[in-house]
Amino acid sequence: MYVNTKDILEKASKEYYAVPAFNINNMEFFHAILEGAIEKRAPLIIETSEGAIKYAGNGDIHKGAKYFVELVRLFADSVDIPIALHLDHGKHFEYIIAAIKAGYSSVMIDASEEPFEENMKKTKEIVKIAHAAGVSVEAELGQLAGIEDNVSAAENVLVDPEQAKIFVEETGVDFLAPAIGTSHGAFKFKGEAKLDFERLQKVKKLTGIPLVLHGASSVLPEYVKLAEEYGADLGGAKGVPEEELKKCVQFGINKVNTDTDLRIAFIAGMRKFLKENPKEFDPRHYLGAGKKLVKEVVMNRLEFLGCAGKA
Ligand SMILES: O=C(COP(=O)(O)O)NO
Ligand SMILES: [Ca+2]
Ligand code: NA
Ligand SMILES: [Zn+2]
Repeated sequence: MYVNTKDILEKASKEYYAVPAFNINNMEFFHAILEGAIEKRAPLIIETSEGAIKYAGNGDIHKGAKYFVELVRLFADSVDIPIALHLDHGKHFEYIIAAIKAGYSSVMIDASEEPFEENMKKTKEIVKIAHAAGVSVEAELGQLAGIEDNVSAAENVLVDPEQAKIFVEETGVDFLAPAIGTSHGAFKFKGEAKLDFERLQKVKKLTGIPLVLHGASSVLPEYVKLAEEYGADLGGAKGVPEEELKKCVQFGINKVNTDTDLRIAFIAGMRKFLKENPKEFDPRHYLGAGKKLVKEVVMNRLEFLGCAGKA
Protein backbone atom coordinates (compact mmCIF):
# COMPACT_ATOMS: atom_id res chain seq x y z
CA MET A 1 0.00 0.00 0.00
CA TYR A 2 1.07 3.57 -0.75
CA VAL A 3 1.86 5.34 2.52
CA ASN A 4 3.32 8.52 4.00
CA THR A 5 7.10 8.30 4.52
CA LYS A 6 6.67 9.66 8.05
CA ASP A 7 4.63 6.58 9.06
CA ILE A 8 7.39 4.22 7.88
CA LEU A 9 10.10 6.25 9.65
CA GLU A 10 8.30 6.82 12.95
CA LYS A 11 7.90 3.05 13.36
CA ALA A 12 11.57 2.54 12.44
CA SER A 13 12.63 5.24 14.92
CA LYS A 14 10.62 3.66 17.74
CA GLU A 15 12.05 0.20 17.06
CA TYR A 16 15.58 1.32 16.20
CA TYR A 17 15.92 -0.13 12.74
CA ALA A 18 16.51 1.68 9.43
CA VAL A 19 14.81 1.66 6.03
CA PRO A 20 16.92 2.26 2.92
CA ALA A 21 15.66 4.96 0.57
CA PHE A 22 16.58 3.76 -2.92
CA ASN A 23 17.07 6.30 -5.71
CA ILE A 24 15.59 5.53 -9.13
CA ASN A 25 15.78 7.22 -12.53
CA ASN A 26 13.85 4.66 -14.58
CA MET A 27 11.37 1.78 -14.48
CA GLU A 28 13.94 -1.07 -14.39
CA PHE A 29 15.56 0.06 -11.11
CA PHE A 30 12.09 0.39 -9.56
CA HIS A 31 11.08 -3.13 -10.57
CA ALA A 32 14.32 -4.61 -9.19
CA ILE A 33 13.98 -2.75 -5.87
CA LEU A 34 10.28 -3.63 -5.53
CA GLU A 35 10.96 -7.33 -6.11
CA GLY A 36 13.65 -7.31 -3.44
CA ALA A 37 11.41 -5.55 -0.88
CA ILE A 38 8.51 -7.93 -1.54
CA GLU A 39 10.75 -10.97 -1.08
CA LYS A 40 12.18 -9.51 2.14
CA ARG A 41 8.75 -8.33 3.34
CA ALA A 42 10.23 -4.91 4.06
CA PRO A 43 8.82 -1.36 4.04
CA LEU A 44 10.09 0.50 0.97
CA ILE A 45 11.09 4.12 0.34
CA ILE A 46 11.64 5.03 -3.30
CA GLU A 47 13.25 8.41 -3.91
CA THR A 48 13.96 10.49 -6.99
CA SER A 49 16.27 13.46 -7.37
CA GLU A 50 15.26 16.58 -9.31
CA GLY A 51 17.45 15.30 -12.15
CA ALA A 52 15.52 12.02 -12.19
CA ILE A 53 12.22 13.89 -12.44
CA LYS A 54 13.51 16.00 -15.35
CA TYR A 55 14.85 12.82 -17.01
CA ALA A 56 11.59 10.85 -16.63
CA GLY A 57 9.56 13.78 -17.96
CA ASN A 58 11.99 14.20 -20.87
CA GLY A 59 12.48 17.79 -19.71
CA ASP A 60 8.99 18.41 -18.32
CA ILE A 61 9.14 18.31 -14.49
CA HIS A 62 5.39 18.00 -13.96
CA LYS A 63 5.22 15.01 -16.35
CA GLY A 64 8.27 13.49 -14.68
CA ALA A 65 6.81 13.80 -11.17
CA LYS A 66 3.51 12.38 -12.36
CA TYR A 67 5.31 9.50 -14.14
CA PHE A 68 6.98 8.39 -10.91
CA VAL A 69 3.82 8.75 -8.80
CA GLU A 70 1.79 6.72 -11.30
CA LEU A 71 4.52 4.07 -11.67
CA VAL A 72 5.01 3.64 -7.90
CA ARG A 73 1.32 3.88 -6.95
CA LEU A 74 0.33 1.39 -9.66
CA PHE A 75 2.40 -1.30 -7.91
CA ALA A 76 2.10 -0.04 -4.34
CA ASP A 77 -1.69 -0.26 -4.43
CA SER A 78 -1.48 -3.95 -5.33
CA VAL A 79 1.12 -5.20 -2.81
CA ASP A 80 0.85 -5.55 0.97
CA ILE A 81 4.13 -3.88 1.92
CA PRO A 82 4.14 -0.14 2.77
CA ILE A 83 5.71 1.92 -0.05
CA ALA A 84 6.45 5.68 -0.01
CA LEU A 85 7.75 7.97 -2.77
CA HIS A 86 10.12 10.77 -1.73
CA LEU A 87 11.62 13.79 -3.51
CA ASP A 88 15.36 13.64 -2.75
CA HIS A 89 17.41 16.88 -2.51
CA GLY A 90 14.62 19.26 -3.40
CA LYS A 91 16.54 22.49 -3.98
CA HIS A 92 14.18 24.35 -6.31
CA PHE A 93 10.69 25.49 -5.33
CA GLU A 94 9.13 24.42 -8.65
CA TYR A 95 10.33 20.79 -8.24
CA ILE A 96 9.08 20.63 -4.64
CA ILE A 97 5.66 21.96 -5.66
CA ALA A 98 5.57 19.64 -8.71
CA ALA A 99 6.23 16.64 -6.43
CA ILE A 100 3.58 17.69 -3.88
CA LYS A 101 1.07 18.36 -6.69
CA ALA A 102 1.79 14.98 -8.34
CA GLY A 103 1.19 13.05 -5.08
CA TYR A 104 4.63 12.28 -3.59
CA SER A 105 4.51 10.94 -0.02
CA SER A 106 7.26 13.31 1.12
CA VAL A 107 9.70 15.95 -0.08
CA MET A 108 13.19 17.00 0.99
CA ILE A 109 13.90 20.72 1.09
CA ASP A 110 17.69 20.82 0.87
CA ALA A 111 18.76 24.36 1.80
CA SER A 112 21.72 23.08 3.82
CA GLU A 113 24.22 25.03 1.71
CA GLU A 114 22.52 28.27 2.88
CA PRO A 115 23.22 30.02 6.21
CA PHE A 116 21.33 28.50 9.18
CA GLU A 117 18.63 31.22 9.35
CA GLU A 118 17.96 30.97 5.60
CA ASN A 119 17.79 27.15 5.77
CA MET A 120 15.33 27.44 8.67
CA LYS A 121 13.19 30.02 6.84
CA LYS A 122 12.98 27.97 3.60
CA THR A 123 12.29 24.74 5.49
CA LYS A 124 9.53 26.39 7.53
CA GLU A 125 7.85 27.61 4.33
CA ILE A 126 7.94 24.17 2.70
CA VAL A 127 6.71 22.45 5.88
CA LYS A 128 3.68 24.78 5.93
CA ILE A 129 2.78 24.01 2.29
CA ALA A 130 3.58 20.29 2.41
CA HIS A 131 1.74 19.63 5.69
CA ALA A 132 -1.33 21.43 4.30
CA ALA A 133 -1.24 18.83 1.50
CA GLY A 134 -0.62 15.88 3.88
CA VAL A 135 2.98 15.48 2.65
CA SER A 136 5.88 14.94 5.11
CA VAL A 137 9.16 16.86 4.95
CA GLU A 138 12.89 16.09 5.25
CA ALA A 139 15.53 18.81 5.69
CA GLU A 140 19.32 18.77 6.04
CA LEU A 141 21.74 20.42 8.44
CA GLY A 142 25.46 20.59 7.63
CA GLN A 143 26.99 19.82 4.27
CA LEU A 144 28.18 16.68 2.50
CA ALA A 145 31.12 17.05 0.16
CA GLY A 146 31.00 15.26 -3.16
CA ILE A 147 28.72 15.47 -6.17
CA GLU A 148 25.22 14.14 -6.59
CA ASP A 149 23.24 15.24 -9.64
CA ASN A 150 23.22 19.02 -9.34
CA VAL A 151 24.03 18.90 -5.61
CA SER A 152 27.68 19.68 -4.87
CA ALA A 153 29.53 21.16 -1.93
CA ALA A 154 33.24 21.87 -1.46
CA GLU A 155 33.89 20.12 1.82
CA ASN A 156 32.07 18.50 4.75
CA VAL A 157 30.44 20.81 7.29
CA LEU A 158 29.25 18.66 10.21
CA VAL A 159 25.89 19.26 11.92
CA ASP A 160 25.73 21.32 15.16
CA PRO A 161 23.47 19.30 17.53
CA GLU A 162 22.29 22.42 19.44
CA GLN A 163 21.31 24.04 16.13
CA ALA A 164 19.47 20.82 15.18
CA LYS A 165 17.26 21.10 18.26
CA ILE A 166 16.30 24.70 17.47
CA PHE A 167 15.84 23.85 13.78
CA VAL A 168 13.43 20.97 14.43
CA GLU A 169 11.41 22.94 17.01
CA GLU A 170 11.17 26.03 14.79
CA THR A 171 10.37 24.30 11.48
CA GLY A 172 8.24 21.29 12.44
CA VAL A 173 10.20 19.19 9.93
CA ASP A 174 9.28 15.48 10.10
CA PHE A 175 12.74 13.93 9.61
CA LEU A 176 16.23 15.41 9.50
CA ALA A 177 19.47 14.62 7.65
CA PRO A 178 22.40 15.59 9.93
CA ALA A 179 25.77 15.69 8.12
CA ILE A 180 28.10 13.44 10.15
CA GLY A 181 30.95 12.83 7.68
CA THR A 182 29.55 10.95 4.69
CA SER A 183 29.51 12.30 1.13
CA HIS A 184 27.71 11.41 -2.09
CA GLY A 185 29.04 9.19 -4.85
CA ALA A 186 31.60 6.39 -5.12
CA PHE A 187 34.67 8.20 -3.76
CA LYS A 188 33.65 9.08 -0.23
CA PHE A 189 36.80 8.88 1.77
CA LYS A 190 40.50 9.31 1.08
CA GLY A 191 41.41 6.98 3.97
CA GLU A 192 39.15 5.05 6.34
CA ALA A 193 35.46 5.95 6.74
CA LYS A 194 35.18 8.44 9.61
CA LEU A 195 31.67 9.14 10.92
CA ASP A 196 30.96 11.34 13.96
CA PHE A 197 28.82 9.03 16.11
CA GLU A 198 29.08 11.38 19.11
CA ARG A 199 27.41 14.11 17.14
CA LEU A 200 24.78 11.70 15.79
CA GLN A 201 23.82 10.54 19.29
CA LYS A 202 23.48 14.15 20.46
CA VAL A 203 21.24 15.06 17.50
CA LYS A 204 19.00 12.07 18.22
CA LYS A 205 18.74 12.93 21.91
CA LEU A 206 18.05 16.63 21.28
CA THR A 207 15.55 16.20 18.42
CA GLY A 208 13.90 12.81 19.04
CA ILE A 209 12.78 12.55 15.41
CA PRO A 210 13.65 10.04 12.64
CA LEU A 211 17.09 10.79 11.16
CA VAL A 212 18.43 10.36 7.63
CA LEU A 213 21.90 9.37 6.44
CA HIS A 214 22.89 10.69 3.03
CA GLY A 215 25.86 9.31 1.09
CA ALA A 216 25.25 5.91 2.66
CA SER A 217 26.31 3.56 -0.15
CA SER A 218 28.91 0.98 0.84
CA VAL A 219 30.42 0.80 -2.67
CA LEU A 220 30.60 -2.98 -2.25
CA PRO A 221 34.02 -4.27 -3.42
CA GLU A 222 32.64 -7.41 -5.08
CA TYR A 223 30.45 -5.32 -7.40
CA VAL A 224 33.21 -2.78 -8.09
CA LYS A 225 35.53 -5.67 -8.99
CA LEU A 226 32.94 -7.29 -11.26
CA ALA A 227 32.29 -4.00 -13.08
CA GLU A 228 36.05 -3.45 -13.52
CA GLU A 229 36.49 -7.03 -14.78
CA TYR A 230 34.25 -6.02 -17.69
CA GLY A 231 35.82 -2.67 -18.46
CA ALA A 232 34.56 -0.19 -15.84
CA ASP A 233 37.09 2.30 -14.43
CA LEU A 234 36.14 2.84 -10.77
CA GLY A 235 39.65 3.03 -9.28
CA GLY A 236 39.70 4.38 -5.72
CA ALA A 237 35.98 3.86 -5.10
CA LYS A 238 35.25 3.74 -1.35
CA GLY A 239 31.99 3.74 0.60
CA VAL A 240 30.58 3.41 4.12
CA PRO A 241 31.27 -0.14 5.44
CA GLU A 242 28.12 -2.03 6.47
CA GLU A 243 29.43 -2.28 10.05
CA GLU A 244 29.60 1.54 10.24
CA LEU A 245 26.06 1.78 8.91
CA LYS A 246 24.85 -0.64 11.60
CA LYS A 247 26.35 1.69 14.23
CA CYS A 248 24.50 4.62 12.63
CA VAL A 249 21.25 2.67 13.05
CA GLN A 250 22.12 1.92 16.67
CA PHE A 251 22.54 5.68 17.27
CA GLY A 252 19.28 6.71 15.61
CA ILE A 253 19.51 6.78 11.83
CA ASN A 254 16.23 5.50 10.29
CA LYS A 255 16.40 6.38 6.55
CA VAL A 256 19.55 5.33 4.65
CA ASN A 257 19.86 6.96 1.22
CA THR A 258 21.28 4.49 -1.28
CA ASP A 259 21.96 5.38 -4.92
CA THR A 260 25.57 4.61 -5.88
CA ASP A 261 25.45 0.94 -4.79
CA LEU A 262 22.54 0.29 -7.15
CA ARG A 263 24.27 2.11 -10.03
CA ILE A 264 27.44 0.05 -9.61
CA ALA A 265 25.48 -3.23 -9.40
CA PHE A 266 23.47 -2.35 -12.50
CA ILE A 267 26.47 -1.43 -14.64
CA ALA A 268 28.39 -4.52 -13.46
CA GLY A 269 25.50 -6.81 -14.46
CA MET A 270 25.01 -5.10 -17.79
CA ARG A 271 28.71 -4.97 -18.72
CA LYS A 272 29.12 -8.68 -17.97
CA PHE A 273 26.01 -9.56 -19.99
CA LEU A 274 27.00 -7.45 -23.01
CA LYS A 275 30.52 -8.95 -23.07
CA GLU A 276 29.22 -12.51 -22.79
CA ASN A 277 26.29 -12.13 -25.19
CA PRO A 278 27.56 -10.27 -28.29
CA LYS A 279 24.57 -11.44 -30.31
CA GLU A 280 21.98 -10.08 -27.84
CA PHE A 281 20.17 -6.80 -28.45
CA ASP A 282 16.85 -7.23 -26.60
CA PRO A 283 16.78 -4.43 -24.00
CA ARG A 284 14.77 -6.62 -21.64
CA HIS A 285 17.72 -9.03 -21.56
CA TYR A 286 20.65 -6.67 -21.09
CA LEU A 287 18.69 -4.34 -18.75
CA GLY A 288 17.45 -7.47 -17.01
CA ALA A 289 21.05 -8.47 -16.26
CA GLY A 290 21.52 -5.17 -14.44
CA LYS A 291 18.23 -5.56 -12.60
CA LYS A 292 19.26 -8.95 -11.23
CA LEU A 293 22.31 -7.55 -9.40
CA VAL A 294 20.40 -4.49 -8.18
CA LYS A 295 17.87 -6.84 -6.57
CA GLU A 296 20.70 -8.72 -4.80
CA VAL A 297 22.13 -5.48 -3.36
CA VAL A 298 18.64 -4.34 -2.29
CA MET A 299 17.85 -7.58 -0.46
CA ASN A 300 21.20 -7.57 1.35
CA ARG A 301 20.72 -3.95 2.47
CA LEU A 302 17.14 -4.52 3.69
CA GLU A 303 18.50 -7.42 5.74
CA PHE A 304 21.44 -5.75 7.49
CA LEU A 305 19.57 -2.49 8.21
CA GLY A 306 17.01 -4.55 10.14
CA CYS A 307 13.83 -3.74 8.20
CA ALA A 308 13.40 -7.15 6.54
CA GLY A 309 10.16 -8.67 7.86
CA LYS A 310 8.96 -5.29 9.22
CA ALA A 311 6.37 -4.69 6.46
O1 LIG B 1 22.57 10.47 -0.42
C1 LIG B 1 22.15 9.90 -1.40
C2 LIG B 1 22.82 8.67 -2.01
O2 LIG B 1 24.14 8.54 -1.55
P1 LIG B 1 25.16 7.49 -2.25
O3 LIG B 1 25.81 8.21 -3.39
O4 LIG B 1 26.14 7.13 -1.17
O5 LIG B 1 24.35 6.31 -2.73
N1 LIG B 1 21.03 10.32 -2.00
O6 LIG B 1 20.39 11.43 -1.53
CA1 LIG C 1 22.59 19.65 1.07
NA1 NA D 1 16.35 12.66 0.86
ZN1 LIG E 1 21.83 12.67 -0.60
